[in-house]
Amino acid sequence: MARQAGIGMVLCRSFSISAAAGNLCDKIGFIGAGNMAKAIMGGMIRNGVQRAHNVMVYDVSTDQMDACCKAFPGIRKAESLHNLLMDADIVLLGVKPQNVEAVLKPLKAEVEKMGPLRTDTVLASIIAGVPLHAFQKYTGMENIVRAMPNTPVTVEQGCTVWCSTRDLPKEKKELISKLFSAIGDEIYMEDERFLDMATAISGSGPAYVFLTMEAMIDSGVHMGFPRHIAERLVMNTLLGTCLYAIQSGEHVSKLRNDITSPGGTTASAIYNLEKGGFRTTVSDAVWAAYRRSLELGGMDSNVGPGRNNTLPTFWQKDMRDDTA
Ligand SMILES: O=C(O)[C@@H]1CCC=N1
Repeated sequence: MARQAGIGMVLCRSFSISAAAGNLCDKIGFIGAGNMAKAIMGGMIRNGVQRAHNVMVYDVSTDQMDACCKAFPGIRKAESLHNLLMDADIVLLGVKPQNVEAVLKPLKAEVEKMGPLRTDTVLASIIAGVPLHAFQKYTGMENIVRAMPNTPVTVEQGCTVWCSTRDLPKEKKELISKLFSAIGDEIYMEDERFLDMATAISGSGPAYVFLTMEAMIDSGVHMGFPRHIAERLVMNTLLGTCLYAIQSGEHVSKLRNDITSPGGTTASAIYNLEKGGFRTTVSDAVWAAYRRSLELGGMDSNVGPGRNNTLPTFWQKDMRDDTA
């Protein structure tokens, strides 16, 4: 029931956002002006969670910064990393994992030069794999948030899983929650270890769905459909199926069985998918993403089916949802 209530929130978002809206007041500084940063900025500004003039951006690429300022009139370009760190109450770190070193080093140098940042500044990272303690070590800051959004945040239908350092004040948690709820569903997990798992499911998940879409569209074209019709069929099928699953509240297996008539077309298709190892292929892919996220964070990643540790070592009874 809790699961359905949580999922239902995505659907009701557009209704609840306006009620929950209200300017954060705290100034937000974005380090990195890439797609995810722009998506978060856009959702926040459009939904009135933050006013453009309270948003600033810093990127090593002036072109990226200019594009951002053009897309969201009113936001400010930070003259330097130093200025952004001095001014922002929430610093959102949104660079690609491969650029993390290039950002953390100057950040560390700035902090060393300036002395510790204001103690109430929150550093919120959306970088895959990098753990909370790494940011604490680099910046000496206490208030750190680690979040994993996904690309549907661009259309305010994302799913952001996040955690924080233990002593992040309640009012800061509420601010962060408001920020992420402007771009879709947001789920706070107290235990950071769920972040690597979320990265494998919801963070990378849209790519698995896009690949499935490509395969279905190409099959439609192979059978003879014009591509634009095949795309329309596939996209509406995926969209409708998700909404149906959410709104019906039924277990997805039941909904699948409902379409699978004796001796019918769906049964033939399912037989072939299972013969091709569909479920274990998907499962192996998710485990591979999970291992990669652990690796990026410098953790033991020898986990998963057929590995030394078939389950993560931290997996304890208290983390299991036996009702699932
Ligand atoms: O693959 C990546 O680097 C990121 C992490 C989550 C989605 N994409």
